[in-house]
Amino acid sequence: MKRIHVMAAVIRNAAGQILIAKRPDDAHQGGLWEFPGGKLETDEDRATGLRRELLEELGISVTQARPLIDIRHDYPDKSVRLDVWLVTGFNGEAHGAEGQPVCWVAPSELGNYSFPAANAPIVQAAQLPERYLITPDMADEGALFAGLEQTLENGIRLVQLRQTQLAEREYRALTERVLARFGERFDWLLKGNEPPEYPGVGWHLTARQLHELGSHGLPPRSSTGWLAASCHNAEELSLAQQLGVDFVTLSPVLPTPSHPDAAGLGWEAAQALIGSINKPVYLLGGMSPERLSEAFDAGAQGIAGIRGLF
Ligand SMILES: Nc1nc2c([nH]c(=O)n2[C@H]2C[C@H](O)[C@@H](COP(=O)(O)OP(=O)(O)OP(=O)(O)O)O2)c(=O)[nH]1
Ligand SMILES: [Mg+2]
Repeated sequence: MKRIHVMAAVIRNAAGQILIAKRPDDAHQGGLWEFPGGKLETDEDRATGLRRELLEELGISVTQARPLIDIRHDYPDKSVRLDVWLVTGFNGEAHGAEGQPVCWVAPSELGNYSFPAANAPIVQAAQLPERYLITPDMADEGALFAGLEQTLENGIRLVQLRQTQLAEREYRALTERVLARFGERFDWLLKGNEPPEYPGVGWHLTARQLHELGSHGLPPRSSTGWLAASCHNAEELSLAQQLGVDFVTLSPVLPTPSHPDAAGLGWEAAQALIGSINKPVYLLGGMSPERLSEAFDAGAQGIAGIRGLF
């Protein structure tokens, strides 16, 4: 079946809300909510196709957009590539120019709407930020807390609590203190052999856990937090996708001080690997905020980092 290339938009307004529209009942995947957009025309470039669709469907002129996530999905009757961009600037008042209902919703409310099956990773990408901080190992807890206060001021919201120097018991004790002080202010992901039981706190799996769980499946999780995994190659990405994680890190993209002997995948290989799965991917290894636009061009959700973000 020939794959149809669809340009679609996660449109975010100044209040942080996202625009969704309802597909006509008689359309493919009719009656479900969607991110506005439509088929790319022959010989049309992606940005032009996106602009044309949003003008036709919503009456807005896009002034700022960049790639967000690129999905390939096979419906029984249709194969689509959903080439989704994040639109953060536009002129005009968005309205259903083809008579379709539209509404602005908070990212956390997207889960209350029914979307086509292909859209699950788009909803996750719309809810996830551009930067994912992994805490550096720090023996000095005061310095770790001061660093976290600083990263809050820098606008970072998603954090993995990693402290490889701590034994499991010490890590658990530190977790209690970190959550008591910062619990509400960040979206946390924890490491460990068991899924965290704190409400809303996520779990970040190592590549080794991915291989182990691959044959058993996930243990039951009581928490609704994010589920993520560390991946380094195509096999691990595909394991992560099969297990149903929400997002992954892919590393190392560039050589880093912490792994000076690892060559790094390089941008081209990273881009090809990102294209092989339907999940938001944070690039890790040698990343800093100056690399964000390269990461977006490679199809990534954004960057993850230890020293580069702390
Ligand atoms: N725009 C959009 N399409 C989606 C989403 N999710 C999803 O599976 N699709 C599928 C449904 C359709 O098969 C295809 C989009 O085609 P479309 O019907 O919007 O195409 P179009 O706007 O160009 O309209 P037309 O040519 O049919 O008049 O992609 C989504 O979130 N947004
Ligand atoms: Mg359309």
